[in-house]
Amino acid sequence: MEITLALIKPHVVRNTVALRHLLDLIKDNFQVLESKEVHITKQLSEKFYAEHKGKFFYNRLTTFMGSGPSYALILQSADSIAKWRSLMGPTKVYKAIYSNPDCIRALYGLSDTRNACHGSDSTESAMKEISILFPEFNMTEALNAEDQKR
Ligand SMILES: Nc1ncnc2c1ncn2[C@@H]1O[C@H](COP(=O)(O)OP(=O)(O)OP(=O)(O)O)[C@@H](O)[C@H]1O
Repeated sequence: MEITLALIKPHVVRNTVALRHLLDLIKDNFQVLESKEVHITKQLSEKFYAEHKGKFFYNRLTTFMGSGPSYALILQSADSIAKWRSLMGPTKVYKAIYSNPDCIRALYGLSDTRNACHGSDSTESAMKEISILFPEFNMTEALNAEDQKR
């Protein structure tokens, strides 16, 4: 089993029908260990997206993320990182619509920045991102609980 961080971006959280659809999809595919609405302030967003500092879209991205509440989830399943990224589809929305019209970004993405959702791209990123958005989450305890089930 693997843990990942999923984030539903502000314009989708404002769309209650879309949000309900995504939460149902998530529950069908993952065990949800934690979830909460979280306002990713510009300051928090600069920490979360630190690796993109200096890129042309950085200011646009951090401002957009601060525009309203997001919805963050810690998900667990076999291959959760690849599975959630596959459900999201390509980062770029035009590519998502063209190559994978049923994916989340094709359905709810508005632009390359407002691309509906985020997912960790590795275990290291998941640990880092979870510690930023869920500082109270006890990763060691979650992993030990998983070990004991084996
Ligand atoms: N060319 C771009 N133009 C505008 N925004 C972009 C562009 N590339 C990335 N972004 C924004 O920055 C975020 C992080 O970019 P990254 O390259 O890490 O994408 P990703 O790993 O596919 O997506 P995510 O990290 O959100 O899962 C993207 O989700 C998107 O909102």
